[in-house]
Amino acid sequence: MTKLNAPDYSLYLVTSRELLPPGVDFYDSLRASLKGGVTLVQIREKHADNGELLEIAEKSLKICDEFNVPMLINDNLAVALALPERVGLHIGQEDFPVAKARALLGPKRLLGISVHTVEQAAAARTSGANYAGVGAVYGTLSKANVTEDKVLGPRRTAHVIEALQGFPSVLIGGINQRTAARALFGAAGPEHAPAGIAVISAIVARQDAQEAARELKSMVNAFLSARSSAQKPIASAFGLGASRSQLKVESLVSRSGEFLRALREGSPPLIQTLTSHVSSTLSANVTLALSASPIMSHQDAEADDLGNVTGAVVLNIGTIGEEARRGMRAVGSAANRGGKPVVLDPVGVGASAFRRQAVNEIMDHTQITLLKGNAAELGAIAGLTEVQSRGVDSGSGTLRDARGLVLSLARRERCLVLLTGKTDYLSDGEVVITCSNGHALLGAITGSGCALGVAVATGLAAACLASQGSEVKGAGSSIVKAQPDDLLAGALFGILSMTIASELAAARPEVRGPGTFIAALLDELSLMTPETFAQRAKVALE
Ligand SMILES: Nc1ncnc2c1ncn2[C@@H]1O[C@H](COP(=O)(O)OP(=O)(O)OP(=O)(O)O)[C@@H](O)[C@H]1O
Ligand SMILES: Cc1ncsc1CCO
Repeated sequence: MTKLNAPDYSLYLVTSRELLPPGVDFYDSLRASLKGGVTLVQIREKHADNGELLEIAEKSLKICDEFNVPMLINDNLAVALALPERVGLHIGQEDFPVAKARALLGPKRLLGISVHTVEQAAAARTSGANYAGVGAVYGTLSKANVTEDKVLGPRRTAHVIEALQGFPSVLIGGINQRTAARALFGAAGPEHAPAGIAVISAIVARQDAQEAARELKSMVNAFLSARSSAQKPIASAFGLGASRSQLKVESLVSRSGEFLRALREGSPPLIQTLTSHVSSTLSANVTLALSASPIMSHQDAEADDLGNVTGAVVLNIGTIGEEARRGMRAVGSAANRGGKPVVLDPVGVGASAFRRQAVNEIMDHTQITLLKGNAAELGAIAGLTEVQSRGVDSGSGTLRDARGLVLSLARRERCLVLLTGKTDYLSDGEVVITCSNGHALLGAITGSGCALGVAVATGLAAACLASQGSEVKGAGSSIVKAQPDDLLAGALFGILSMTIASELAAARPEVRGPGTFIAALLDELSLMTPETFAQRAKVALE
């Protein structure tokens, strides 16, 4: 029997008759959703008067009882009090004072409060409520009053969750099968995580409420088990423990060589790249030279189909327009749902407000696996003022604390971070790896950074393929299913491929400048071997 005031919050259904598909009965839909795995039900019927609400609640309670699932009433204390003590109440900030509600409800009933800010979170902890509904994580159709400024996005939601300090919370607002993974992983901090998701239309508006609930339940369960199987969570991107002290540069380099061998010998993973028209051809050719298969599509209409077969995704904002923006939304969500790595290349993000907005939007809807940029780009995302961005190709910025930047960004965004330049810095929020391979001619051609992003995505795809079938340890806050050290090795694969190939290409007698260099670079990439990695890598663990 579920404890009345400590229920299972993982999949919380909020009802709304208006959203039912034509011909679908309210109670049939409720029963189906409970069969699909709903663990908590809130009756929220804004257009019902007290009498009607009571009738709906009484009938619903019988169904919830069959599944031993607790039920709450939205906002209506009188109706809640008219029902048995096992029925709870959920109230908003503007509804009834929560302490008063608790006094009237008595100590036993489940009581929830909506929380939108860090200040409200702090107050909720001692208010007498049992849990907080935190949001709106995304914009929502079911609450017309949720304006853009009330949408928190997963990153601001994470601050609220942190302020709740372990007080139970469920995410609410625009959570559906597309957004649930990013919302959960994005809102989870190193210490505290949401206990579940609350959904309305993602279940109620579906003909197949049972299947809709089942899909969502499996996503929440995957998240919760990833959190609990992680070793003691610490303030790092992947929540790893002391095992990292054993990390060796040689083994990372040799592991990236194994990925190259696997790519050469196995079937090529599909790398879906949404990129600028400037760098598209070079990036596609780099993908081919590394024995992967490129597809340069940014159509949202095919995101789901491609998502089933892609090995990794690159989102590059180089010449982003409205179509690509829509495409990135769909492709990013599909990748998150499928556990596929996503590389974000925020080209020229410091150069305009438009680019900043595009990057924020992407990072709000998609959990990025690796964020790659030059000093100006990553400096802009981190909010540094010491590096200025004038265009899309400015790799020249120097940073006082490159190491600190990649570490803190990786922790903040819960992803790998790769800072490119003469020396490349790679971090997962816990360790920092530097690579000083490369040739200045890479800075003399356009799109070398973009192509590097694609090479890194290829390595991450290989890392995921290598982890298939084995138990993934310690990936407590990562959507992607690969060993965390393998993700570092996968990123390193991309860096070593491009930089070592550039050195070998520049040394070729026929190379006389940027034009001949591009051709030689592709040749050297296609000839690259694991042995060359081992011989030439200039990699250090900082
Ligand atoms: N002067 C240099 N010496 C050695 N390697 C370099 C140099 N400049 C760039 N690189 C290498 O080139 C690759 C691309 O990095 P860079 O910082 O130039 O990207 P970017 O500015 O995003 O490029 P683009 O905008 O043209 O795509 C990195 O792997 C980096 O190591
Ligand atoms: C030159 C250029 N303009 C937009 S994207 C791009 C390629 C460098 O990233």
